[in-house]
Amino acid sequence: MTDTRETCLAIFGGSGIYEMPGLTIEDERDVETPWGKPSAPVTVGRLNGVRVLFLSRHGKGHSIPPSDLNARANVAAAKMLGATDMLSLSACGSFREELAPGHFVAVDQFVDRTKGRTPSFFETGCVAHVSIAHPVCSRLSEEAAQAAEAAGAKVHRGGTYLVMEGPQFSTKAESELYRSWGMDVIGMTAMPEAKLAREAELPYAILAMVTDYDCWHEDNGAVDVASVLAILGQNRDKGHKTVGEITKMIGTERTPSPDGIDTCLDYAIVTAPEARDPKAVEKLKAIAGRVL
Ligand SMILES: CSC[C@H]1O[C@H](OP(=O)(O)O)[C@H](O)[C@@H]1O
Ligand SMILES: Nc1ncnc2[nH]cnc12
Repeated sequence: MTDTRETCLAIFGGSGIYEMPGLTIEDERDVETPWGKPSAPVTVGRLNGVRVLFLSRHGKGHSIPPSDLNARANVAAAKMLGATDMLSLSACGSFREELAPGHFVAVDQFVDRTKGRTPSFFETGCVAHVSIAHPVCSRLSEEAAQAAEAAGAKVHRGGTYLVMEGPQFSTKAESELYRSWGMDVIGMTAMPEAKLAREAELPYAILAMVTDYDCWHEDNGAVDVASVLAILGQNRDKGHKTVGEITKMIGTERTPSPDGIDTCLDYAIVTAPEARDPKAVEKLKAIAGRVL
């Protein structure tokens, strides 16, 4: 028996990606999750026949800074609305000459340097440890890379995204340090989002759209918001087209991620059933109902 269900692709639009043109909108859902409200109402619709959920990560008018994003509510809202997969479109700085502004990077690793964000749905009363050794879904990431190419973008496959706390950009010393560590790109939002997507058994991929060389590059000044938004303005269309292309590619009939992400909670919860706090379990049903 083949295990198929209908595809439902959640798109988290970051800086500069505040809407999804071409989407046949069916609903705007004001979702209340056990962790509060997501950044904005979620747009529910179809693109090329595929069910798509769109969330503007920073909310209406880009009013929520990275440190205040309620990533748990954002990911939970997607899960509660039936997402099967999740793709982030994010702006990022580059640590390599060849990852030039305007290029897209299909990131496959992260170094999490955020501070004070809540990184898990699981907490006292129901503890779980999922693996994030391979934090992105290999299939979705490759599909996203191919879709971005079809949309006309120059795409680099693989790369490590350093997630900083922000909201200030890095000092030159930090930028040099991250380069010496072999980091490829930098941003402020992919964590804990990617960790939470894994806990919700949602295959996650991210296309990081390079907007700047942070502040290490001799021939370029230090990054500022104006330059980020200018590059995003030139590449926004490619981001939008990428989503159209990926919906054509993935189609409506979905099989589970080849990486086992759809069932990663099978052996992750360590709290004995009799020791679980019923209140914690009740909340967790929103994202882990399959195993609770
Ligand atoms: C507006 S520049 C800094 C801002 O842009 C990126 O956001 P997102 O990942 O949502 O596109 C970066 O992480 C910062 O939050
Ligand atoms: N250089 C940079 N650092 C952090 N976040 C970014 N988003 C876009 N460019 C960035």
